[in-house]
Amino acid sequence: MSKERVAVIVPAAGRGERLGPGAPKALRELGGSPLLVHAVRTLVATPSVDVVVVAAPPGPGGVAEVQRLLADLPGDTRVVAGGATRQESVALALAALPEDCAVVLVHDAARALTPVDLVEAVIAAVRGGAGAVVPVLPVADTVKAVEGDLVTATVDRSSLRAVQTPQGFARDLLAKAHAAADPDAPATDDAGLVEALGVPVRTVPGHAEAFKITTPFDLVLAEAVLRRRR
Ligand SMILES: Nc1ccn([C@@H]2O[C@H](COP(=O)(O)OP(=O)(O)OP(=O)(O)O)[C@@H](O)[C@H]2O)c(=O)n1
Ligand SMILES: C[C@](O)(CO)[C@H](O)COP(=O)(O)O
Repeated sequence: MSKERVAVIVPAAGRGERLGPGAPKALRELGGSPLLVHAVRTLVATPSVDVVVVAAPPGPGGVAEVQRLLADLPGDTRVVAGGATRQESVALALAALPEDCAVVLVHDAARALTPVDLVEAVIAAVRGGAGAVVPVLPVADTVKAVEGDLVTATVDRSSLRAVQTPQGFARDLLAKAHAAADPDAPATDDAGLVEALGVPVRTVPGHAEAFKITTPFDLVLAEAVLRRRR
């Protein structure tokens, strides 16, 4: 593949239960802007990205609120209503992509501080011929299997990787993977759906700052990363 147009889907419809009570996570503030705005700002500043499609929190006002938040950003940004699971949110955005985008990335709004270089690296790997690409990091801790409060085994972590987003795909492959997916047993990531088809998924090195803001501590960490950047 060489210069196909690139769309990025940003699922942003999650509630953020692990972050605690409040607005949907993508709309919570980090350094004065919602997490989603940080994430989309990076995407529209990525030279190889042509279109961004956000899956907004479902329910009254979700789409309009996200459209308002993104109105001042440059580039082609579009908004659809998200679904009950991440997989459903991605599928709804996939159905709304412009016809002419042959490369599709799927990126979490919750990975608000992901650097442009990582987005470009994923796009380059897909354009270079990989059907599916995930950024990965080695697992830093020793990993144990447990039953209740008892350790049953120490897992060999040499072949384990923690997986980030954006994940990149040839559009036809991602569409096929979603068409084959079971909505009642949703996958936690899109590459998982491609794996289920038996198609290889390639890895590229991830980035520490592409971490997912999941818990209140992650938000503290994100504030620190942002302060250092500014
Ligand atoms: N129904 C859903 C659930 C999740 N997401 C999005 O998927 C990304 C990764 O999900 P996660 O970080 O787990 O977010 P939440 O589901 O919001 O978190 P929690 O499980 O703590 O509620 C987030 O950007 C989230 O908004 C989505 O678009 N639609
Ligand atoms: C897509 C993802 O961010 C890759 O690490 C992750 O799988 C989302 O999972 P979660 O269970 O919704 O946090």
